[in-house]
Amino acid sequence: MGALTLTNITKQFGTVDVIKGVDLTVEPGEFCVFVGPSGCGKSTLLRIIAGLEDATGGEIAIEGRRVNEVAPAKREIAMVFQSYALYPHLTVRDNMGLALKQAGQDKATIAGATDRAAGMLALGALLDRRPAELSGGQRQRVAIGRAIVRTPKLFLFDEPLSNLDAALRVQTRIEIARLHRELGATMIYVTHDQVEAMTLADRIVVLRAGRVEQTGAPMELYNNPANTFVAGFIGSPQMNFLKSGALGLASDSLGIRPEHLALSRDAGAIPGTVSHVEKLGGETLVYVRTDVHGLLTVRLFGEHDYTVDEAVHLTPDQARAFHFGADGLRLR
Ligand SMILES: Nc1ncnc2c1ncn2[C@@H]1O[C@H](COP(=O)(O)OP(=O)(O)OP(=O)(O)O)[C@@H](O)[C@H]1O
Repeated sequence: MGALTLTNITKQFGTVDVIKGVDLTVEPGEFCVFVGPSGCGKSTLLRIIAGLEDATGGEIAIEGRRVNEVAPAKREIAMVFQSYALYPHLTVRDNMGLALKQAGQDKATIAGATDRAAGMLALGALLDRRPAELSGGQRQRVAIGRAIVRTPKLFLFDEPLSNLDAALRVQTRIEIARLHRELGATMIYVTHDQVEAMTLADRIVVLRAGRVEQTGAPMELYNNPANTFVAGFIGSPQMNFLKSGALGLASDSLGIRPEHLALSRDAGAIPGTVSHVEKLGGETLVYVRTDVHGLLTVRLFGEHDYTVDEAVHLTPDQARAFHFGADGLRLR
């Protein structure tokens, strides 16, 4: 029995089909990440699971029990939002304990659960502050703490790190991964951030226009994308797509990741001109304009001195390439 089972979920806003028949089972203890382009329905699906939005059709079951008609507060789900959603007039301690207080728990139980969550999130010294006296990262830790205190059956995260700066995002991401290990809880997480999806997920669900394109472990999707959409979506920078015909190959397009495209000043299969260079420290991205294949991205390790407008040659590593048919599906 899955922790969460979605069966043929559909959602219409007015006459617009936003979710077009989603089937998904999330296993107990699994960290499941929803990714997909803006507007594909990630947040809507999460809100349907939480009960903040009704599904137009289909069934939502938590631990085998249908919950379509169950109110959000009764679904034993905790949701963490991008905006933290803390009560400004309550202290950290009271924000974290509020759900238990509303559920009629006694003071000692509330204090025990709050202290335990505060300990896990290093919030012990901040318990008497109000949200306005906290940094963004601290506020998000309180929001996560409030979720933990409730010991829900399911944790839902809707882009929880997008308001944080780069360093805090990394730190909080690592904290969420650690919490998942320590709690062994089932978590569903929406993000548009590649790194979050790849590093946090046991399983990634790739959505496109209200449908599931592919699900799998992060490296499974990276190494075995089913189609050009998933191949282009998973991996950063994006996979290059070359015209197979121009390379004498039978498929429609050849997918090649930026690290599998060799760059040379002297010779190679595809001539081009350097259009832009990004030095990122440990690696260098070189963007090369070609007549036949358009703009291609090359990832080089270390620092390189290619310059804009320089003539270069590219050679794809055929052994690492993916072949796709005219319908976008992977050819095996
Ligand atoms: N309350 C609503 N009324 C009408 N349309 C809506 C409503 N909420 C969402 N939509 C539409 O449903 C589609 C899916 O929205 P949703 O927020 O789920 O996408 P998303 O994948 O989470 O996008 P993003 O990554 O930009 O947050 C979008 O086209 C959006 O405009």
